[in-house]
Amino acid sequence: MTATETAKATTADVVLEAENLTKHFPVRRGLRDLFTTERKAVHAVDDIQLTLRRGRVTALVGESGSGKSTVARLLAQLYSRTSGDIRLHGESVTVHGGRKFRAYCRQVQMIFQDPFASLNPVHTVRYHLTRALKIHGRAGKNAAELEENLNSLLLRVQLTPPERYLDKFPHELSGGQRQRVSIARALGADPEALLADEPVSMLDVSIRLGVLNLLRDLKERLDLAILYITHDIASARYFADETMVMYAGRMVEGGDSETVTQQPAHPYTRLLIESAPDPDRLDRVGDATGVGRGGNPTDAPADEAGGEPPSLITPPTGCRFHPRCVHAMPKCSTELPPRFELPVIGGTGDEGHWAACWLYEEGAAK
Ligand SMILES: Nc1ncnc2c1ncn2[C@@H]1O[C@H](COP(=O)(O)OP(=O)(O)OP(=O)(O)O)[C@@H](O)[C@H]1O
Repeated sequence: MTATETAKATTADVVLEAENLTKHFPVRRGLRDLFTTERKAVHAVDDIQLTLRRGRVTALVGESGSGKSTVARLLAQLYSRTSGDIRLHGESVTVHGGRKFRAYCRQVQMIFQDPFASLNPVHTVRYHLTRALKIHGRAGKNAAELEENLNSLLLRVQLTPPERYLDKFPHELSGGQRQRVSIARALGADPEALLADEPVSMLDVSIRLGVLNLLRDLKERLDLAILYITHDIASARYFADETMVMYAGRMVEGGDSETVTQQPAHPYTRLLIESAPDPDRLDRVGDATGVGRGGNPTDAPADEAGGEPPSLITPPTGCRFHPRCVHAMPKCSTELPPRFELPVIGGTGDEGHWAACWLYEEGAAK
């Protein structure tokens, strides 16, 4: 395949794109604000660029409050955006309501963190799935076809035999089974993209892998584009093809998961990884020479940045991580770093590796 053909194939695979996606939540004015005209807002998400491709899982990783769920809710059209663009198959989605909007809501489905909260406790599995099929016009022409469609949804999420689960209420199911029902309900719409917001974080550790494996199986069999939101970067390496890292509302690093998790470039990604032990990496992280990627001093493995995430009402200028960063330079507090492309050393994927960090500006720290 020529380079042009590869580029065309990749463009054809793009399902959902976000460009400069921004969400600021206005803060309610208090008594002290009566004498000022300044409008305060939580800068939850700023300038997010994201591409979801058919048959690929993209992980969005970051600590609590970094804006991951807001990105998912913006993509699911649950929040209106402050600015930026969302495109499905290259077409901008701008208005709420109407045929185009309904088609978007069918094609982009969300799976929430807590399957107990997202399923109605007074209704059975049959009710939840029938409703999803009916809303999306996929219930079939008669009762027999509906039954067949219900069974095939449950089979798809490996709840077998289906008749054992159809008339159960949510409280009669385990956490893993409930999450499978939520996934089946999302599949009832026959979507092209799934937005999975921490889909396993509320499940017992022993069943998390099963649900992630199910999502991976669906990605492969149904060619779904999946956004996997997590604070657990180790699971992103296992499950996602591509990993994007968010800090305080901005994306700071991205690339194929193997590269981002094994050769993290941004000091924040390094901090995240050092707080999540991974046996495969221990030999390198503990390396006393302090020389890693590219052999420069910025590669010291221990980024012992302390501190707390910043206030998103008055986020730090420049790089939002600079107050916590052990490598911060004067420029980091004044100028927002752009994405710097990085060489992929032994990476497995075709995603470029980049970091929004001044350490990777040509000539810096070398
Ligand atoms: N409806 C809202 N109104 C005001 N602020 C909000 C709202 N929703 C989220 N925020 C703020 O936006 C920021 C990002 O929140 P978000 O839930 O997207 O982060 P997150 O990375 O998903 O965190 P978590 O993993 O804890 O869910 C936080 O500071 C949060 O307080």
